[in-house]
Amino acid sequence: MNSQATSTTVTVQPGGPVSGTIRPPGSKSLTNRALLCAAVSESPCTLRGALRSEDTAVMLGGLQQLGVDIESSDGGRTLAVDGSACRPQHADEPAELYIANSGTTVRFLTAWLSALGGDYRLHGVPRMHERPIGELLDAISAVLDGTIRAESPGGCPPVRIHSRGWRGGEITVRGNVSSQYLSGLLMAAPLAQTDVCIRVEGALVSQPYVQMTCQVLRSFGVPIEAAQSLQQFRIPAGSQYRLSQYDIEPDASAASYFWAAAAITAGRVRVEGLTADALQGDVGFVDVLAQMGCTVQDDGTAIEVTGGPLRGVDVDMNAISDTVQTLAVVALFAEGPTRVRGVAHNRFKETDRIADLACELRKLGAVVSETEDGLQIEPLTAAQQQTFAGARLDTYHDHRMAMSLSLVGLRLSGVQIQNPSCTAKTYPEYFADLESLLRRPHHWRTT
Ligand SMILES: O=C(O)C1=C[C@@H](OP(=O)(O)O)[C@@H](O)[C@H](O)C1
Ligand SMILES: C=C(OP(=O)(O)O)C(=O)O
Repeated sequence: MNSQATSTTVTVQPGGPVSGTIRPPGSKSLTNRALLCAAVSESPCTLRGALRSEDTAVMLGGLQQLGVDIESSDGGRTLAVDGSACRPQHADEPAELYIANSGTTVRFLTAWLSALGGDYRLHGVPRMHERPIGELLDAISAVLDGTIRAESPGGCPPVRIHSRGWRGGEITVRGNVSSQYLSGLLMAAPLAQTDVCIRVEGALVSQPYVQMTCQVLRSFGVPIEAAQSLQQFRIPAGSQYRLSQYDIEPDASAASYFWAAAAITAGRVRVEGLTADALQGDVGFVDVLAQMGCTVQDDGTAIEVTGGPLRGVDVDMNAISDTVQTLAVVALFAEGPTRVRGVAHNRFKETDRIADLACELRKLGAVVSETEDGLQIEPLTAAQQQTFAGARLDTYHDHRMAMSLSLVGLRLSGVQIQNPSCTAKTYPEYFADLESLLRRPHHWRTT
């Protein structure tokens, strides 16, 4: 499904402090890693708490095209994966895999399919064909028995793979644009004929996601060796994936919207199933809220955020870049400016999440300055908030733009969010869940 075509807007209306408890759906990142690992597990593996969304549907659909049997129950939250019939696809015409705008799916599947062997072409929506993947293809070429190339200018998908598998050996990869290249290589490496050693050249962004990859691999029994610096890895030849059940945490990036709702309304929101021990680095978003003046309580089963007077912060969000848009909305209602640094890689996501974010914040009246690797946001003054006359905000087919910007409506009347259904990428039920937390209807409008 392409969630880009719709003519609906949604408006969330202010209504005082937001208080309640919520459990967001399963983590996108864990679901897509676990699906891939389960597909090559020696015996069937059941995933519990999985996410059902566009990004996971394209991963799941790709695996099914290879013959992986996936039975879904409990509304898609339980997935019984049996990869025993999974076969490399060799034919005159390559197997066409549609990956929408899912970065995890295209980067993980590119590495994994090239290691499995076969003939494939991975293509997505127009924005996907502008998102870089060339450095991953260069890295794979070092161990590939076959050819791999990008079809769009600048080394972007579609990706064409013609492979007889990976020989194994030494791989060097760059990690300053996306950590997903490295995660993809790590998950593919057990399929190689000999040991695989991976070295990261230069800086590595989004490091918690690489730690997550290592933890998922270890849960599946793969004896990966990782240097503490996350610059060197070794995956021994003959490593087997083996696990019968894997439980997926709720999505921490999705949770950020509910914690932010508490922060900006002086409310209290408890997100169940996430604690500081979560595999997802984005739980660290609550530490930023604490720095801004919120009270954060972690009781070992949930994290609760209580909002209070907010102050601006200066923060490096390299490790938790998916929560930059959430923070930007909180910053509008703080005392003093907020500076976000270290997120140049946000320009390569569903949209340019620095320039386009700044553009939408300015439509609200905020003074925003953009830097190469982040932005500075001046909060809205009391006078600006009192005289606010409404705004119609674009979402750029970016689920996080829709989810974060909708929260402005909890404080200001008349904020229309265009194309809200783009949340389907990772959270189709977002507005319904927000509504249940608010215990009042938001307004849907067809324009
Ligand atoms: O590995 C993952 O699951 C992800 C890594 C991050 O991407 P980058 O490494 O490109 O920053 C993040 O933004 C994305 O939503 C999920
Ligand atoms: C950047 C994101 O996704 P991906 O890179 O997996 O498309 C995201 O979910 O915010």
